[in-house]
Amino acid sequence: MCTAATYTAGDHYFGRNLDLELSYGEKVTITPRNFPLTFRKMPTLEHHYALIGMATTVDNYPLYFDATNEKGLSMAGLNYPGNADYKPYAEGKDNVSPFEFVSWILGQCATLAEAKVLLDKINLVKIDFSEQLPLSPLHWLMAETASEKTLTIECDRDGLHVYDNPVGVLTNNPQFDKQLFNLNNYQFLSPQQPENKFSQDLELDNYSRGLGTRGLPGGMDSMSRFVKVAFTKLNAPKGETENENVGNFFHILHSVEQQKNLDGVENNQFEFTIYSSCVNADRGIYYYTTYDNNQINAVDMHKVDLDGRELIDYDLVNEQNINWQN
Ligand SMILES: C[C@H](CCC(=O)NCCS(=O)(=O)O)[C@H]1CC[C@H]2[C@@H]3CC[C@@H]4C[C@H](O)CC[C@]4(C)[C@H]3C[C@H](O)[C@]12C
Repeated sequence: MCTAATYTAGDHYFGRNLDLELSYGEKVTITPRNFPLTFRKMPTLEHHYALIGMATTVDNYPLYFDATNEKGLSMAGLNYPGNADYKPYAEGKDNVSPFEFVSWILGQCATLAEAKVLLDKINLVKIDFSEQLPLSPLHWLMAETASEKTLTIECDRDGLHVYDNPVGVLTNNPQFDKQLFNLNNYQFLSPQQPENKFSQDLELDNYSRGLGTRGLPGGMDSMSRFVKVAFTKLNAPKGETENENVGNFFHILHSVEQQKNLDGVENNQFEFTIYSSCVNADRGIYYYTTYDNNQINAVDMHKVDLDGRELIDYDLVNEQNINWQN
C-alpha cells in the first residue's frame, strides 16, 4: 500500500510513502533534458523537461515511482490491484505503457491543462517492461504548481478515468470516487473539542483533549489511510520557512506511516514504509526519509547540469544518523 499527498504553503509540495515488503533498488534519479526517453510505441523524446524522482533504473531506463519535472508538474504511481486494467494496442491513440507513463507526461507537460490534452489521446497499453518486470497495477496522483488542483488517473475495465481530486491525497483501493464518497462518513471529525449533541438530557464531559478526533481511522488499510491523511493534510498548519514546511509535509505523510510487523502479506513478510518523499515542486528539491533513517535528506535538481545526456542517481542514505549532544 502507499499514500501520496500534496500540500501548499507558499510553495507547492508533493510526495508519497512507498509501502512494500521489498526494495527495487530505487534511487533518487535525475533525468536531464537531453537524455533520450524512449517508448515502445511512441517516438523518442530526444529533448524534454528534466525530471527528478525516485526510480529503479534497468538497462539505463528510469522506471519512476514518483517524479516532478522542472516546471513543477508531479506524478506518483500507487498500487491499485484488481482494478487497474491496461488495454490492447489501439490504432490512432498514443499507446503508452504504464511504466512509461510518468516520463511521457512529465517530459512534455508543464501544467494539468497540458497533461489533460495528452490524457485525451492516451491508451495505457499492456506492454511489460520485461519478463522479469511485468506491469504492476497502478493508479496515479498528478499535481501542478500553477494551482492547488490535483488529478487522479485510473484505468479500469470500463476505460480511463481522470478525476478532479479536491483533497489532494491518494492511497490504494477501492476506486477514487468511492474513497471520496467515504469522507461523507467522517464529517463528525474535528480538530476542536466536541459539543454534546448526543442528548440534552445528559451531561457529558470532555474528559480528554483530542475528543474531536475520536473515530479517526488508524488502520493500515487504504480506506483508513485515505481518511487519516486527508484529515491531517486539510488541517495542517502552513509555515513561514522551507524547513518548517518540509517538516509539516513529513508530519502529514508520517501520520500514515506503516510500522514494521503490522501489515502482514504473503510468506510471513510485512509491508512497511520504505521511504517517504517530499518534493518542493517550485524549486526542484527532492527530500526523503527512509524507514531506517529519520533524518531528512535532499537532492536539488538545479545543482546538476540539466542539459546533460546521462542519468544521474543518488543512493538512498539508509543509516540512522543520531545527533549526539554530549
Ligand atoms: C509496489 C509499489 C506500490 C507500493 C504498494 O502499493 N505496495 C503494495 C503491495 S500490495 O498490493 O499490498 O501487495 C509500486 C509503485 C511504483 C511501482 C513501480 C513503477 C515503475 C515500474 C513499472 C513497471 O511496470 C513495473 C516495475 C516498476 C519498477 C514498478 C514496481 C512497483 O509496482 C512500484 C514500486
